[in-house]
This record gives sequence, structure tokens and C-alpha cells, in this order.
Amino acid sequence: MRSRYHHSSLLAAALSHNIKHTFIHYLCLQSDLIYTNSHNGEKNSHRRTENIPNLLIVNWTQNEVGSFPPGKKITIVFVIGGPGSGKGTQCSMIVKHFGFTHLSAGDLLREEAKSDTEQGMMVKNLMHEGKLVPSELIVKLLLKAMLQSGNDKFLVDGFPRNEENRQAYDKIIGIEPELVLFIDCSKEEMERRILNRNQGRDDDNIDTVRRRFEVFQESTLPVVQHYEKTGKLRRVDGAKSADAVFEDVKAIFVQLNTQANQVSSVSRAQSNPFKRFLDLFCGCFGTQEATN
Ligand SMILES: Nc1ncnc2c1ncn2[C@@H]1O[C@H](COP(=O)(O)OP(=O)(O)OP(=O)(O)O)[C@@H](O)[C@H]1O
Ligand SMILES: O=c1ccn([C@@H]2O[C@H](COP(=O)(O)O)[C@@H](O)[C@H]2O)c(=O)[nH]1
Repeated sequence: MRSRYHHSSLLAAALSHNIKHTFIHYLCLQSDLIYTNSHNGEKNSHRRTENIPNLLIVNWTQNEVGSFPPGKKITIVFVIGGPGSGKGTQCSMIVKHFGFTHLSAGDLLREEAKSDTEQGMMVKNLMHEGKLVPSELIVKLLLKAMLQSGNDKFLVDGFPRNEENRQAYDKIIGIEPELVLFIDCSKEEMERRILNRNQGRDDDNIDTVRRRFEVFQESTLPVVQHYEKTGKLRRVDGAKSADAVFEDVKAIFVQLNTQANQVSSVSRAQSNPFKRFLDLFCGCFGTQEATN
């Protein structure tokens, strides 16, 4: 069993490494099991006791997972909504029409839960209880999946689930989402859909569903409000039929594509030396718009 001393020495060890490549995070733990993922890939997990504080230092290096090549344009869209609101259904339709890679945070964790390790067990237990896994773990799984896909456009389904997730994402991946799609649906309709889903999910039972609704209400809605304030949120009415919801979703993605095309034609023009010379020349004679 590790002591407070162990955690101070972890911090000291992290600080003695190249600080630029070391992430040090303080996790608010939500389960009995806590884990550390050390810079050399060693994974430890411990059962929480009175001796171990609720805040645990977790550190791991960027090299462990990798990063995107500098300067590469990456497009990220978060898709959030309550359990059963239709996130996965809409993501599959978006992928067919708009060429995104669909990364379901829940599916990545379900894969992790299959592994016969302490971390796998921890994930399985948390999901069974309808609780959230530590932020660093899910962000790291997302980054790994993004890098493995080779794509540059990602739909991140079911993330961020709370403010801590959002902040961990900002620190570790740090690519601002282009927009955040929020599928809004009543609790009664979501509950009906989940209990009829029949996909053999361990957490599709009434007790876990109720807990997932609480987490959504208490932790995810503040994230929705955050993105509403920043102007990134696009809300659609999830109570309609899946095809009708997709009509609204499609309009949002068509607009996103249009904006992206405009930005890339402006940047192509700006990187053209002849165009830059002409702009400068015309600017001198007060005809700045001449080359547009
Ligand atoms: N607009 C809709 N109208 C009716 N049923 C729908 C609609 N969208 C999805 N469904 C059905 O509801 C169930 C839940 O949908 P889905 O799995 O896409 O939700 P989700 O938000 O991804 O759920 P979770 O967060 O639990 O993974 C599925 O059985 C799906 O076929
Ligand atoms: O960012 C996340 C996403 C999911 N979880 C856990 O997974 C289950 C199922 O997620 P779905 O998106 O409904 O498939 C969720 O209840 C959490 O336990 C998570 O912890 N963090």
C-alpha cells in the first residue's frame, strides 16, 4: 500500500524529468480503485484507503502516446447528449456523409474493460456503476485512437462528460473543437430507448441508467453551458426520428464544410507570393480589394 510519501516522491520524480514533456495531473477520484501511470509505462493501481488522499498525482509522457505533426490542421467535433439521446446513431450517419472518423469514448472504454488488468477491471467496475473514469485515461485513449486512424477529422462521441474531462483534454490534446453538437432529448424518451436497445450492454439496466442520468445532469450539463457561452454549441432536437434529427445535423456539417473551404482558399491565396505582391502593389495605390 502506498503512502502520502510515495505521492510526494512521484511529484519529485516528475519534476526532475523534462517538465515540457511531463504532464502532471491531479485527479479527483470517483472509485475505490485508483491508479498511476508512470513515465516509463509502468502501471500501478491501488485500493483507496484513509492513508491515500483523494487527489492523486498521475504523470505520463507525451512520448508514451505520441502527438500530431506540428502545423497539421486537425478538425474535431464533440458530440454530447444524455445516455440514449442518439449520439452513436447520428455519428454513424455523419461518417457516411462527411468523412469523419468516429471515436466513441464509451466504445474505447468498453474495449479497455475487456483487458485482464487492474486498469481494465477498474474501467469495467466504474462503467457498471455508471460513473466516469479518470480523465487522463480517456483523453489518452482518444489521442491514441486519433493518431492510429491517420485521419484529420474526428467526431468525438460522448466526451467531454465533465469539466475535469474538458480541462484534461485542453492540457493534453489542446485542439479546440470546431463545434460541439448537443443532442437534446427528454429523460423519458432516452430511458425508453436505452431499455429497448438490446445490445447486451452491461450498463443498460434501470439502476445504472438512473445513475448515468444523474451524472449527465450534474456533470455534463455544465459542459454544455460552457460551450453555449463560447458560441461553439449547436443544439438539435433529439426527440425527432433519427432521419429527421440527421436533417438538422446535416445542415450544421454543411455549414462547417463551407467555412472550412473558405478558410483554406484564403490561406492558399495568402501563401501565393504573386498574390501577396499584387496585394501590396494595389494597397500602395489605395485599391486593396483589386485582387480579391
Ligand atoms: N432519433 C431516434 N429516435 C428513436 N430511436 C433512436 C433515435 N436515435 C437513436 N435511437 C435508438 O435509441 C437507442 C440509443 O441510441 P444511441 O445508441 O445512438 O444513443 P447514444 O446517445 O449513443 O447512447 P449512449 O450514450 O448510451 O451510448 C438505439 O437503440 C437507437 O437505435
Ligand atoms: O468520457 C467518458 C465516456 C464514457 N465513460 C463511461 O462509459 C460509460 C458509457 O458511455 P457511453 O458514451 O454511454 O457509451 C459511461 O456511463 C461512463 O461510465 C466515461 O467514464 N468517460
